[in-house]
Amino acid sequence: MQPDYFINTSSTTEPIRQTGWPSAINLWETAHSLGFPAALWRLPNQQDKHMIVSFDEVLPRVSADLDELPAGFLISPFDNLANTASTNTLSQTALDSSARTLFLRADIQALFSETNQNQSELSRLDQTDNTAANNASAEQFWQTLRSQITSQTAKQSAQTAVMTLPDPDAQVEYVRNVAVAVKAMQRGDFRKVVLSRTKRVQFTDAPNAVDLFNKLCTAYPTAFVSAVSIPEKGQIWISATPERLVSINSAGIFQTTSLAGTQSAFDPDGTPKRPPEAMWSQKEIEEQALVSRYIIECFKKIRLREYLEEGPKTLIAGNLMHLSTCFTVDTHAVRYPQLGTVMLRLLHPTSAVCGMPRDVAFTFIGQHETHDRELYSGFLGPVNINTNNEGAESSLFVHIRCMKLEGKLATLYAGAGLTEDSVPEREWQETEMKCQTLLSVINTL
Ligand SMILES: C=C(O[C@@H]1C=C(C(=O)O)C=C[C@H]1O)C(=O)O
Repeated sequence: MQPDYFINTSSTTEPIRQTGWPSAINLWETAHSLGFPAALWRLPNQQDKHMIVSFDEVLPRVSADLDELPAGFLISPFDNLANTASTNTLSQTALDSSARTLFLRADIQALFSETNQNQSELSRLDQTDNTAANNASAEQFWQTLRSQITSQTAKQSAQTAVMTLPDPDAQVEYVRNVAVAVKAMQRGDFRKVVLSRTKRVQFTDAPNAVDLFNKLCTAYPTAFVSAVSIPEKGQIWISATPERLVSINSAGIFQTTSLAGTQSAFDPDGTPKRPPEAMWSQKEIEEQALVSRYIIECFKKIRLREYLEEGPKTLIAGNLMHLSTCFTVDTHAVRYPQLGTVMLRLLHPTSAVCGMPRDVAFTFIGQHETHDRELYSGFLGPVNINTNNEGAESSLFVHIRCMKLEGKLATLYAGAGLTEDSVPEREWQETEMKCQTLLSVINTL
């Protein structure tokens, strides 16, 4: 059966009808070959997959102002204090010279919906802006896309072998840093810090990002799964994160979650554990309570009392389980339309990825981690996207369970929340389990 297409019928998009409907790979490869940034994502518990392409070869750095930005996709580094500096006053313009959040404007927007055969098919393709400034890029895009479709040059998922690059000092170094952090917390310097590490993986052939994205969507239906191509950096970031940072739906409902505490979702014999029967230690309960307290402190700063708090509950995140508390606010009822932007600035980086007190933990991370976190433990997601004509929605997630892909080399990132009760070896094991979320799927490519 022919699906119900909503293809924009402007003169630029019309010729696509004659060549056939593009696949996600066609669109992705077209953007890639032209040096245009692109983002592909699937929201938790949804089937629809979304893609946008931006014509900005160098992405604008913006302050994450959900009330000012047009439709697009935000991706922020961990180190983004510009995002948090001005907490109560919203800047008049989203563009800010000190800002570090990258913004992919949705110049081309595509929606892929699930068919009866469990496949995703294009059901909508729009060029969002027909202004003269965009027309040259748009024409270039549609032309390249047409030849992509007709010549079938889209790379099919080539078989690729994977090898973890040995890093003999990584474990010793991480364990040593954890021990230093534990001592500092026992002295009372701070209460919690999240220390992270990397793991590098070499492919024999550059993996197909769309293929990996699709596999992650299947493996982790409750995660926010994304692939973001940033040509100016020569990077593609791929993730399957369980952690919602800020979302505002079309009815004005704001949500954020506190997520912490980690254990395997399987018994040692491989049987899946039942979430309600999960046992949590005092250390993990406290660690997660600190994240919840941090969120409540942010509400207090803006004198907001009318929030609904649900949890903590055990949440399954692929191969892992976490403790999670969900906070909900009806922004219409409290007459606070900018709550999403204000909370985003107050929350990032939460103590799920940084620590408590935040600034002391941030400094400790800078002094002890030997890698640059870059976009790991920042935040990312669609902003002001109107999919079904129901109104614009924004959904930002904490950028964890992620990797940076540079050609044939992938760098995976994982961190663990530490308190004064942490056992260094166990924290290392936790980061190994977190790397498995992506590795187990990478190994099926
Ligand atoms: C920092 C990460 O995860 C965070 C830390 C957790 C923990 O310390 O238990 C659990 C979930 C996340 O909030 C990561 O996956 O890299």
